Amino acid sequence: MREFYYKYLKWLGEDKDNNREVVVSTRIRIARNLEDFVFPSQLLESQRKRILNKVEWVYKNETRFSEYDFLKLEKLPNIVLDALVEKHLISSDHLENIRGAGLLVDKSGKLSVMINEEDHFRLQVLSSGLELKESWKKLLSLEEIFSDYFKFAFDDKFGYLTSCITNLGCGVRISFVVHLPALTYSGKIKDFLKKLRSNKILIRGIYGERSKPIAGFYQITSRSSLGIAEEELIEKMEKVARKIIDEEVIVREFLFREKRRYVEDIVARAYGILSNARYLNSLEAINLLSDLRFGIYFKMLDISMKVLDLLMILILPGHLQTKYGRGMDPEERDGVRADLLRVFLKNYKINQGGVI
Ligand SMILES: Nc1ncnc2c1ncn2[C@@H]1O[C@H](COP(=O)(O)OP(=O)(O)OP(=O)(O)O)[C@@H](O)[C@H]1O
Repeated sequence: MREFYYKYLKWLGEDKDNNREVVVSTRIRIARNLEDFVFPSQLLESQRKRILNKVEWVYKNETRFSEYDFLKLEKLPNIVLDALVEKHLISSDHLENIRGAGLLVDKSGKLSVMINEEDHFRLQVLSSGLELKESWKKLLSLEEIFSDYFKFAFDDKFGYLTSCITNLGCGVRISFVVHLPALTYSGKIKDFLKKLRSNKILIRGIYGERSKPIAGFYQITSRSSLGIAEEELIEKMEKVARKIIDEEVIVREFLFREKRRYVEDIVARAYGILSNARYLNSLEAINLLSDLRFGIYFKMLDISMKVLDLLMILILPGHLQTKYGRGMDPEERDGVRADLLRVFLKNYKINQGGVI
């Protein structure tokens, strides 16, 4: 179980990744279904297992999957399942019926396929920062392998058939997790999100549908894939991301120029609590790490953005429990979370910041 602590997190990339100060991560996913089966929610357990076993067979026989792992969800302990949700590799919906559900994932966590979630296959690519074109190519190669073995349900009028109508057509959804502390602290966020939200864009929490935005982190998602070609969607979402980055950066620079003490106070308080607290729950820790992330942008702390983003996952409940290889009650988790962050911050000092 312990090996799952650090596993599948290499996709978090490098500090220099495109605009990662604002766009924490980019996800593109494709929904595909099999011609000969009804959608997963209507499948018998035996049919779900038939699909899963066929993917397992392909995994074992296909050299292009030599750098992948294949996991049957029902064989995994609950703690590991929680950690996989925290790693963004499976969704909470996927856990609602783990019998005959699976995950195919490359060792870096970048490319993966959820099997028998809402659709038979959900193929996804994750990248840190704003990264669409290269990711799209990688995702297409993964889809190509699948199409060598499976026949997808396709209709001339509606495109790829999916269990939810919003995914008909190309079946592609693009989403960004963005970090917007300046818009949030300046009070501009409500109006900004109102303008952004439209019939084309959805705003969700970091963990997708039904999760709530926290600590200035939002998931910005394309709404429907019907009637739009993949390349057009990529271009549109790239523009949306650029607009968000521009707006957030303008306000960050304004705050640092005009209200520097206010910014320093936010970051220094977060640092003070994180480097002294003995108990921290996940929500409080994420809020404080969000403030540190804000400070890293202003060079007030010499912590790598990549390491900060990694920490935001490693301190979550599923991860802490995989690290220790056992279940822990919330109080114990809050204690080890505080210890982990306190020890980590011992190596870093806060300074006045400077060059943006
Ligand atoms: N940009 C992103 N970076 C990292 N993880 C992401 C990103 N966008 C979405 N996710 C993850 O993908 C999972 C699915 O998210 P979400 O429910 O929004 O997606 P979906 O594929 O559109 O599903 P549905 O069609 O059911 O709405 C979530 O667990 C979330 O953690």
